[in-house]
Amino acid sequence: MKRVSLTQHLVEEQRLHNSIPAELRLLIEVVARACKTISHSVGKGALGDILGSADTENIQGEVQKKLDVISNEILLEANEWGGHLAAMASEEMESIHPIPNRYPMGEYMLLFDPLDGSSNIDVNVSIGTIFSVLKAPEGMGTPTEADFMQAGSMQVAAGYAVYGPQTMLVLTTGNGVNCFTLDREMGSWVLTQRHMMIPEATKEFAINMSNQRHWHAPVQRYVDELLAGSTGVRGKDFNMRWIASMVADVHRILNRGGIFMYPADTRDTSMPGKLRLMYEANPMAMIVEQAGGAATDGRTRILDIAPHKLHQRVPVFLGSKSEVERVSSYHAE
Ligand SMILES: O=P(O)(O)OC[C@H]1O[C@](O)(COP(=O)(O)O)[C@@H](O)[C@@H]1O
Ligand SMILES: [Mg+2]
Ligand SMILES: [Mg+2]
Repeated sequence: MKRVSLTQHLVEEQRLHNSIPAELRLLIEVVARACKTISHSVGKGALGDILGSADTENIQGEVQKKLDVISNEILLEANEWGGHLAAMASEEMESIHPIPNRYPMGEYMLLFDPLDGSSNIDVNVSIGTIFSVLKAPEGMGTPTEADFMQAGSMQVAAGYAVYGPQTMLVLTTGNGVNCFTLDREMGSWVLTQRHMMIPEATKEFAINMSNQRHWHAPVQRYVDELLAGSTGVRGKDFNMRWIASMVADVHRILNRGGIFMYPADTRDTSMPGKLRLMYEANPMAMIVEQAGGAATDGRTRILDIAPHKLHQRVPVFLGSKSEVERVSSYHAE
């Protein structure tokens, strides 16, 4: 097999689709390099003093793990110097991070969930990094949070790295989804899957069942029908998987189909769901749609949601199109 590196692939995509200017390519390469550094830290585990709590809280009131903080710093440092950026925003930081002393101002804005699946860090289960790239608005002055308030459909690139048995980078710039595997000996990203497409036929669903008693009626109905299997209206049995790292659950769905759900529930109406629109739902929705799947909040296409704040949360239903359409139709009834 001819080895195609990340850089070669991006240059080729620019030639074919004219969708990756050199500045965007460099930005993606810097993010990929930062993910490589995070992957090295993850691989060290206890030997690298990366496990356990940092004894601090992020803006969402969640206790930060050491690796949440380390990954955030790695991404900030790499992109402050390397990318063509005007500003960054992170799940782990209260407010945006404008790039200091940059003239002319960079033309992109980067958002990230530096470490996704934090509860899995200390138990050696797959975790990841999720990122999203927006264009800086024309004529932007000093970057503000308002500049980031763009719908997901405005993303020019989105991706995630998954730190599992293999480290992989899954990327879209709007012309399909491609997957790169980190060659740990050579330190390079090698293209290993072109044009990933989510299989339509599925018998798998992913949801945290421990929240069942709190769900709203449409989700209760949809999951009840899945659980009834061949004895119910679906006429076939379904299997369940829940890794509790969105990157790992989405990666499985990209490869073998299925639906991922993190619904809103009856507990706290000020907190619609757990996942964050800007750092988790939007980039994953772009990837899933580019792979032929669908992503909604139950009523609205995720990529059409107009954000009103940086750390906004949304319910998420994504994966194989017909399943997402079915659960969305139950919300409409
Ligand atoms: O622990 P729960 O409620 O099952 O939630 C799991 C979900 O939370 C997340 O870990 C949230 O991401 P963070 O680790 O970035 O906060 C998702 O990756 C995952 O799907
Ligand atoms: Mg996350
Ligand atoms: Mg996180």
